[in-house]
Amino acid sequence: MRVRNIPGVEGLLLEYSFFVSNPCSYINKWNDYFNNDNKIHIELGIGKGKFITTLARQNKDINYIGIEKSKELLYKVAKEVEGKGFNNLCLTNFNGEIINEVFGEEEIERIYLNFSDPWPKKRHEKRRLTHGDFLKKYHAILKKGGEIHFKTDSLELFEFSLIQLKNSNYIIKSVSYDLYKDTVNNVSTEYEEKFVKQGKRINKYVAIKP
Ligand SMILES: C[S@@+](CC[C@H](N)C(=O)[O-])C[C@H]1O[C@@H](n2cnc3c(N)ncnc32)[C@H](O)[C@@H]1O
Repeated sequence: MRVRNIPGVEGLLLEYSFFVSNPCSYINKWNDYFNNDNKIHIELGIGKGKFITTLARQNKDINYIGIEKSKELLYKVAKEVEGKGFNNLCLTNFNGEIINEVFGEEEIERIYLNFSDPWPKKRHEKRRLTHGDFLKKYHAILKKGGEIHFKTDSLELFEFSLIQLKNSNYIIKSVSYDLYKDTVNNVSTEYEEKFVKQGKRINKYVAIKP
């Protein structure tokens, strides 16, 4: 997703109380951040944020952390979130590569990966957020029984991701090659809405850390 550079965006983000500028300092202390013992769900690559803000509105007893590597996109989401009175949502800016520096062992209950960049070239496959190297990182931060929920329109990425999953230490809970046929309860994302309008099928897996 291309977004125009916003001068001083870092400073603009700092104005928002729900923006966490120093995520590494909360490692093993995210429940203290939220001041409760509720489960923590994260989304890596929130884009324009519709998915995570919808879930945070629907599920007040779950803490949500929205992660996005683009400060510009995060600023757009922050403007939307401001004044909505969310106590269970924060936004933070880092590259998923360092996820193990931000979250401690077994700190997280669920990870959402929605329409992650497909990185179609073979030489870039390690950048795919569903690559085995990322799955290992997620494994460390997930609680036992914790889940990864992954959606994509890209069949190539989906099949690659399923192979990565089968070679990793997870149990596959569900697989759909046509989410809109198989499920009624689905919260959509901005990318998803675009792809569905184009008539594309949506793929989804749910994997469990045993
Ligand atoms: C294709 S967009 C999808 C956005 C949103 N999830 C949706 O479905 O509408 C992928 C998003 O993930 C973010 N992203 C990609 N790689 C990332 C990484 N390694 N760490 C954090 N965010 C990342 C991108 O900046 C972009 O906003």
